[in-house]
Amino acid sequence: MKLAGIELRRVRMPLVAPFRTSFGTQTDRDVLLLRAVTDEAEGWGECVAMDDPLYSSEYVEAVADVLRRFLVPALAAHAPADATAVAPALHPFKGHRMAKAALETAILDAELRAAGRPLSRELGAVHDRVPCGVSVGIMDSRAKLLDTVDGYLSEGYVRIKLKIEPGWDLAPVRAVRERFGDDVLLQVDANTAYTRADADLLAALDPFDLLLIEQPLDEEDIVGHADLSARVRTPICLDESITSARAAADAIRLGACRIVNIKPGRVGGYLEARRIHDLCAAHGVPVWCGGMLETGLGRAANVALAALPGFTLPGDTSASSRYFRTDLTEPFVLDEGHLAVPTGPGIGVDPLPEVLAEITTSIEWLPL
Ligand SMILES: O=C(O)CCC(=O)N[C@@H](C(=O)O)c1ccccc1
Repeated sequence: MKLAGIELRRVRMPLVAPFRTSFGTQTDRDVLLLRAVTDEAEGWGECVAMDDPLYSSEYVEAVADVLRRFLVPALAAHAPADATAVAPALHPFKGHRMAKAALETAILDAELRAAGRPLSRELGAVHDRVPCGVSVGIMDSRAKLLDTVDGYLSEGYVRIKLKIEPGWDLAPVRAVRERFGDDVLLQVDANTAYTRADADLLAALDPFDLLLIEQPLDEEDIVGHADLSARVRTPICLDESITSARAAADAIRLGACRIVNIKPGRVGGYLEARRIHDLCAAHGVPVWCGGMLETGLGRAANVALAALPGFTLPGDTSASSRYFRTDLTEPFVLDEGHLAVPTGPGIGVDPLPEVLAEITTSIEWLPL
């Protein structure tokens, strides 16, 4: 397969409602899409970087810059024969995992479309549908929170994740438990908002029988998470800290986490995501697929990944309507709390041309 070039396409999609986390509130998504053009097929990669470096150090403008100046020229020099050669070609450049992930994914999608192979089969999926959780932002009131959770449970979501931060943690968790009972699968996500001094506060969540507490401490504080794991009964799950299979191995060995949230964009792509899945399975560590408010393109690939055997916890693979009134692809629709794994070649979905044209804000062609 010969790569002719990469199209960088920025699209802007409004969210159906503001989404508030411990690091800010989002009202729309400014997404960078990559389209890999080869002599045999084209492929799509969605970059999960946000507008600003608040979830991680990457942000959309920086991704476009590093692709334009370093990563795409490196591919021109190395002429990777297939997607497995992309990461080695990009290895000299430090970090920028979200940029690398989008590039590898676009090339992997093109390769698989040319071969007529679904991404799910390529990765080792064993399910044809996956159970779906939903992420609930920080709200202005407990009443609004309970109405929102009620709506999602009515839609069929099988697991609720509450965003928390200091001042919005015990009370919303208690309110959800009191209103919906102990059987609802419930977890919380702090996005690094707490410190080691908050151990007793986080331990106060133990009576609520949560599935996990996600990323309570700073992404670099692995030892802090290990100390916390010894004081808090609820399993600690890491997200921002797990940037690679090596990072996962170290965190598990140090006892910093008992569960891992795998996000392909955070770790450099779906091939590294599979390596993390395999490593966690070898250690008996459950994994689930995180989300970054992806359009249907990234959502399709995440659902394929979530169908691997080690993904034993519902992920943030919600329906398109959780975030978008109109998705970029045919919408993902919840069916009895599950999403069907795409069966077409590659990621198995395509942008709807009229939607893509409408939401595109810029196009840039990077020839090889
Ligand atoms: O369902 C989704 O796609 C979003 C799930 C979610 O809560 N993502 C969080 C996270 O920290 O995991 C996030 C939100 C906004 C930006 C980055 C990350």
